[in-house]
Amino acid sequence: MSSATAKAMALTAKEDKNRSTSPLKCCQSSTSLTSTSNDGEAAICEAMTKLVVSTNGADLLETCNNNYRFHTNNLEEQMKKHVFPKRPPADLVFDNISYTTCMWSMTRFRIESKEILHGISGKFKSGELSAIMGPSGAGKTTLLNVLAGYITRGSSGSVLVNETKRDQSLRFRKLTAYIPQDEELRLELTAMEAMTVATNLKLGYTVSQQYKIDQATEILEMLGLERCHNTLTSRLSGGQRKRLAIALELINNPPIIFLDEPTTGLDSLSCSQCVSLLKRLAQEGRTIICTIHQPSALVFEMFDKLYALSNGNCIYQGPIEGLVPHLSSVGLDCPPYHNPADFLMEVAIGEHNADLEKLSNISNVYTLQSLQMETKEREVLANEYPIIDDPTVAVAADPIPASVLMQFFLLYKRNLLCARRNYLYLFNRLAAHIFIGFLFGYLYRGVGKGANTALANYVYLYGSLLLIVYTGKMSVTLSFPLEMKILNREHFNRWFRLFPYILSMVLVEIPFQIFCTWTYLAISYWLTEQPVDSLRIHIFVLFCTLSTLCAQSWGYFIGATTPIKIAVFVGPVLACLFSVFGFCIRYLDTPVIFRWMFHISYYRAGFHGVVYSMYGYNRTDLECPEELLYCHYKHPTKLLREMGITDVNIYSNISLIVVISLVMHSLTYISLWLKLNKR
Ligand SMILES: Nc1ncnc2c1ncn2[C@@H]1O[C@H](COP(=O)(O)OP(=O)(O)OP(=O)(O)O)[C@@H](O)[C@H]1O
Repeated sequence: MSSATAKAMALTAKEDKNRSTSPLKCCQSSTSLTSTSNDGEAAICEAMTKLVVSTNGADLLETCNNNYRFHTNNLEEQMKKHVFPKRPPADLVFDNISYTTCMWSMTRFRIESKEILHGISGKFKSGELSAIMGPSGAGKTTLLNVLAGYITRGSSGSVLVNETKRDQSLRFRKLTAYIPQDEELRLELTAMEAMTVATNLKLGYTVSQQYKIDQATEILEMLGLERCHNTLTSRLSGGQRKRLAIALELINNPPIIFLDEPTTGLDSLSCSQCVSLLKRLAQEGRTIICTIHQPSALVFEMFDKLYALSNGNCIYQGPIEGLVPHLSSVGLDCPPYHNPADFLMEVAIGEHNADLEKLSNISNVYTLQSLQMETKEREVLANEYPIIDDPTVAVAADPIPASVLMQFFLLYKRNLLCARRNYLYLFNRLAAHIFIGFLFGYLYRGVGKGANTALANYVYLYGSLLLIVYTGKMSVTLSFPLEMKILNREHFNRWFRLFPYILSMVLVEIPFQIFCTWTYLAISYWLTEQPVDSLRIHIFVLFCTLSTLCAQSWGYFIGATTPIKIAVFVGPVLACLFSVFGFCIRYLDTPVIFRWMFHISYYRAGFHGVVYSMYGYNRTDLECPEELLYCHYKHPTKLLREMGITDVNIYSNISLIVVISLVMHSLTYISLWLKLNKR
């Protein structure tokens, strides 16, 4: 064990002993409450019972108390069963943190900057459950994001982890887990499946499968989700989903956990359960920091430390039990039977004639003094208790995650499972291809063989290619916008690298799109009576398949780079635009300044390949009905000549489509990488 670790542990132990009085003095008038949270709870319940008894609500409240105690005790018992390997404690100190955003002002037509956090400092210690509180818009989420490293652009100041400056390196990211407010989870997986994938990804294959199963089972049990193993995430309640989101991040046992509003949307019981779970995790030596909105007095008391914000300034930081006396010392007395958390909110928005500037200045002085005191205390401790490495204290090493190849297999399996559970979507896609195959086949029936229907066949070929280009592109355009929140969380919490993620996604989608395309082609090709010639069929299918996959690569790129509202129309607009060149307009008729589009249009390359496969390669004369005296396109080369498709180089067309597909996939990767890494 390193000396810094041992010092930090010694300091934490000392601080634990000093944990003090209940924050709810104001609720109790002059009655003083004892120090621990359980005693505090008992006292609150007692006080509330007295209050409600006087209004004839005793029975109701007693039942409520018993329910609450039953559930929280149950949860605590479950948690006590599971003990994580000990990780070194990690204290977080931040100094002079400012955050400024730049936005385009629609009214002033210029970029305007806005400072959201104004040089705030503080400390969050291991073993403590800390709350960042403040009114809406005070900057809670922003502070949490800056501390977690979730946003870095626009922020200044320093964040130290165990006295070492935190950067974006993996070394520091390994210490933290971040759970955003909208705990986006994969709804198609059951709780246990989600845990299994996360366990395999995070713990890799250096530990036994049995260990991972035990770990996943125990964490679920610890979080009160043992009955939800086989429940689909989509069917979990809000509170259960929050707990599952926490469970997923507990697998690699990070010493610092950031949670953005973990109690939002929960009823009071789930809220208490969630906070008591966090408390217990903190008591095991972790640093738990969460933003929270107006907690009940009961929940508020469970926190160890409070960091209160108002308009991006800190107005109080310190133990929860110190809040009321502190406010009282500046003339802000919390009324009897008033929730101190509510009182703090009122103060933070300037009610009770609160002087926020004064509070902020006092807090700054306090922060400075407490940091100085701690440095001294640390020095004294180091002299009093010389640091000796204790071999009996096992400090768990960082788990070794799955290799990139294994990440790919695990993600591929997960995507396949999700796709299988989403069978209605897949069925609809396939059904649409079958339906349109029959519709087009019926509308253009028999056009493939006749000389008099060559133009109709030309339109059928164009329409078919346009259809599979559209379906290929649009089926994936929304995949990233809808996935982005989950991807952000999982990637930020180091579940996997980006490359295996994208590869697994693309390789699940490609076979299905090919299957849909071939189904459509088989039906419509047969009904339109195209030539039954193996070479032609192979080239025709090859160009159609390459075109739909190239469109898919465009779809991924558009989805990864544009907001959802723009993505849904950019895809079709681009498909239409590129389809014009080669079908509606010939190369020679195209204005010179637009001819480059001819060369880069994968649609043009695909379409020319498809038409050539039908009418090129020395196809014999087309059938001309006896009743007609003249068939203009009896010789297939005539159609090719008139459409400007005579000198088609199949290989260069194939190369163009393949190169464009690879370029678009690479651009998708780069843009996603930038989004995920340059925050
Ligand atoms: N990227 C951004 N661009 C512009 N303004 C921003 C941006 N991010 C945050 N803000 C502004 O900063 C302020 C603080 O936002 P933040 O989300 O941190 O508040 P909060 O205290 O978490 O609020 P809530 O409790 O309502 O979630 C808000 O006024 C918000 O509009």
